[in-house]
Amino acid sequence: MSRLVVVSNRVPAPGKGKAQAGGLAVALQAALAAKGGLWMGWSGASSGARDPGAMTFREDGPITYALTDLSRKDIDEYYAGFANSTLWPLCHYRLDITDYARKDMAGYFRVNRFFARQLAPNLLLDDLIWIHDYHLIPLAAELRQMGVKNRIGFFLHIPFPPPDVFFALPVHATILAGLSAYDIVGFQTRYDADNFCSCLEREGIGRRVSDDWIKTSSGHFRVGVFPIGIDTAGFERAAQDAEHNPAVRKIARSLVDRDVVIGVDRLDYSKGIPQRFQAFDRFLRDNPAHKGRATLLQVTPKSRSDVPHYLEMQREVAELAGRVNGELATLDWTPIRYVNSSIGHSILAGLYRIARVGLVTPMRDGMNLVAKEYVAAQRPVDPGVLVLSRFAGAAREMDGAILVNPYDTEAVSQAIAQALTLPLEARRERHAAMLDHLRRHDIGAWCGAFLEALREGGQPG
Ligand SMILES: O=P(O)(O)OC[C@H]1O[C@H](O[C@H]2O[C@H](CO)[C@@H](O)[C@H](O)[C@H]2O)[C@H](O)[C@@H](O)[C@@H]1O
Ligand SMILES: O=c1ccn([C@@H]2O[C@H](COP(=O)(O)OP(=O)(O)O)[C@@H](O)[C@H]2O)c(=O)[nH]1
Repeated sequence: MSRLVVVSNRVPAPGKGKAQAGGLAVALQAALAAKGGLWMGWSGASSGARDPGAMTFREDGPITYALTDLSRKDIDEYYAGFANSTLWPLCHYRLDITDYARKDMAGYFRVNRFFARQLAPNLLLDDLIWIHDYHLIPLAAELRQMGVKNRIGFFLHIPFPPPDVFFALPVHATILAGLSAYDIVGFQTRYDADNFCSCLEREGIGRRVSDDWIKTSSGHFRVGVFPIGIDTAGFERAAQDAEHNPAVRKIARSLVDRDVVIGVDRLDYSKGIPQRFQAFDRFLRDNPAHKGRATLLQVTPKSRSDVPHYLEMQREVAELAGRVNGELATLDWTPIRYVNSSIGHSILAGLYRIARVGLVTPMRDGMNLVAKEYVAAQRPVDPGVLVLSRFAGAAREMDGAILVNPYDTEAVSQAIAQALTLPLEARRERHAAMLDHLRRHDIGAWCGAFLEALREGGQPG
């Protein structure tokens, strides 16, 4: 059987368990733990002004980690710059804050070339190569130029916007050509795949010859929809175990008699945290019976603090939580408990379980694993209710959720009220359908479906 080689910008520190914020690392950790293989990526560390140097290898169970540092300049231009100040806002439909600098774009291509040079000598002839996310789009083209003939797949974890948004990127054609160098390109939803195909067609780079095949001037490649899942069984178990976890019990005691509404997100403007606080504020004002009873527990680890918009957000969100609490709190009740630290899954699962509502309201999100984790963590006999943004990829699958438009403060406020008063039978019915889906479409199924498509290839229809 061929070896699996996964490449992603973000790689969790080997041996540190699952206390990570960020769905990609959580999901790939679960996928690779089952299949084993080589996982290459950035160590998360800076080599300072020096060149990054050679990769270091570390074995941890079935996974071999191949990690590389990046120089300060690389991190600024490739990660904070082109990846997270250009591609991320662009793909989350935020043209108003999409910055573009040629220097960053050059840094992005330079780091991709560097990754290719590091990876190529470590490849075996029949390795299956699976590259992840917007940081590494040009990697296949770089590897091909170096003579690598292996099958190479790509999965985009974030949304792919429609042509009129994507074409605002000055180098959009180069990025599209980069994606066309893969054997298969996977997306979270059919909408994302369709947007990508429309971009190719409008730019004259490729023509869709069937639902999932694209013809370009140099051949064919495949496009597929592979909605990412979670380790459903693992999460169900973690949530059951958490009932006996002293740390979770202590938090539960501190919330006794409160109706907990939970939000869990990296501190990212795409997650709609200020809009959520406004909706919760509105809910409390419009539903005075819930004052003194409902508490929003918002777990929000800081993220990408090197990027100016993220720093600004840290202040904005903290101020907003302070304002709502200042205006509404009483001596024995705080409406919003806002926590900036990252919480490990064993405790997080317990927090989901004590929450009567999972409030997941991103303005735009590739998938949103938190929505799925919340559902998996519920007690089937007395489950909580998921309130979910229609703009999260997860909304295409979680049909037992109350779907909301996060731009509509009143609608979100009403959805919270509806969720908190939904009768038991309706809650059970909604939850059972979603849990069944999550069990059938877990992380193993996602990984298996993508790798089968990558391995098999197939023929253009
Ligand atoms: O690596 P960071 O810069 O710290 O950011 C964390 C990850 O954020 C994004 O996650 C996406 O992938 C999830 C799993 O498929 C998906 O559910 C979510 O909607 C996406 O936003 C990003 O795409 C990853 O590359 C980052 O590692
Ligand atoms: O304190 C935290 C906050 C988040 N997460 C995890 O980070 C991931 C977030 O993934 P999601 O797809 O929701 O969003 P992303 O951050 O990848 O955009 C989920 O697995 C969460 O359980 C975590 O482990 N601890």
